[in-house]
Amino acid sequence: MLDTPLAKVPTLSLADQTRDPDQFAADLGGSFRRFGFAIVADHGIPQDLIARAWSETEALFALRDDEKRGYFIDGQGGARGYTPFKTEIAKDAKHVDLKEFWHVGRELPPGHHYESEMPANVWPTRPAGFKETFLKLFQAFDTAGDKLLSAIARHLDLTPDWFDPAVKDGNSVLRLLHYPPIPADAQGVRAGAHEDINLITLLLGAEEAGLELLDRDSGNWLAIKPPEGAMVVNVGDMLQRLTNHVLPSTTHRVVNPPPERRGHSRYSMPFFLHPAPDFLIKTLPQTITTENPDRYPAPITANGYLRERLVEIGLIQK
Ligand SMILES: O=C(O)CCC(=O)C(=O)O
Ligand SMILES: [Fe+2]
Repeated sequence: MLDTPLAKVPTLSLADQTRDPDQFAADLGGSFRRFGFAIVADHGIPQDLIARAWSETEALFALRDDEKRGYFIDGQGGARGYTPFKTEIAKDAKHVDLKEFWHVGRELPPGHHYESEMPANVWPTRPAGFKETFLKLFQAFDTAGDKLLSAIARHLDLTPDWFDPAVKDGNSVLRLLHYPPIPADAQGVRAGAHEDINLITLLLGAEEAGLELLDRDSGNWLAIKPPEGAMVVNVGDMLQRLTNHVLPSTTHRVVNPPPERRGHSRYSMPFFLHPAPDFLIKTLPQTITTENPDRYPAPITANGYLRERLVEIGLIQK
């Protein structure tokens, strides 16, 4: 039997959206339906801002362990600030993930009605400029996310601004990830197989190998190799649920490097785009057919759903 070549996630250009929004929506939707993933170049986040963010991320994780642990907030499920190495575990996994991370959330004005679900940010005293850089980057991800959501809305025959009220003051989280060098006797992997909880994820940094998706057609793990500076975008469980699995949330993982790269850290920055906490995830009627009946007759709020999932991955207790 002939070996079929491995499928490849296509690279799209977000700059094409301005020229032909319907074509861009069709391409993004096609890639999502096939893989649950897309690679997006020309995403509009300034390269100098990204370069600053990488160098401050490295400086942050290079701080002494006790200093970093000073930014760990007990009982908050890692929602903001620092989460130490070997804390998070993928659902049903045997070993904890070989990673540490930092979470930046949305800044809300004092007294905002989402304050109880969206805790205030924590800022490290070093490296200098960290707060300014990451507030800017959060905003830039928000803008790129809005453009991608308008393409998704078009693809689903919704008005292009359909997601605007759903994500206004949304509970998105920017995660700075550090996967330290891997000792030869390491147990477990950098990030165990999982699906993301949110609507969509926008990820920078996957040029350093390791990210793989589980291809639903072939059952193979496919390595994702974006061109320099491009973004990896994937569908999360909330969008999968909203679209009755028309847009699938695809299992992915970060595997350990080959021996010659074991001594190197890997850094990445996923932006988990969430709706507002009280957004009701209710199956879109146009995704319900006789062949694909409503899988979720009972709607759930975004916040209710998030809390269920954080318990499963060991970040909060019931
Ligand atoms: O680091 C990566 O490339 C992916 C990270 C990821 O999948 C996650 O944090 O949910
Ligand atoms: Fe993920």
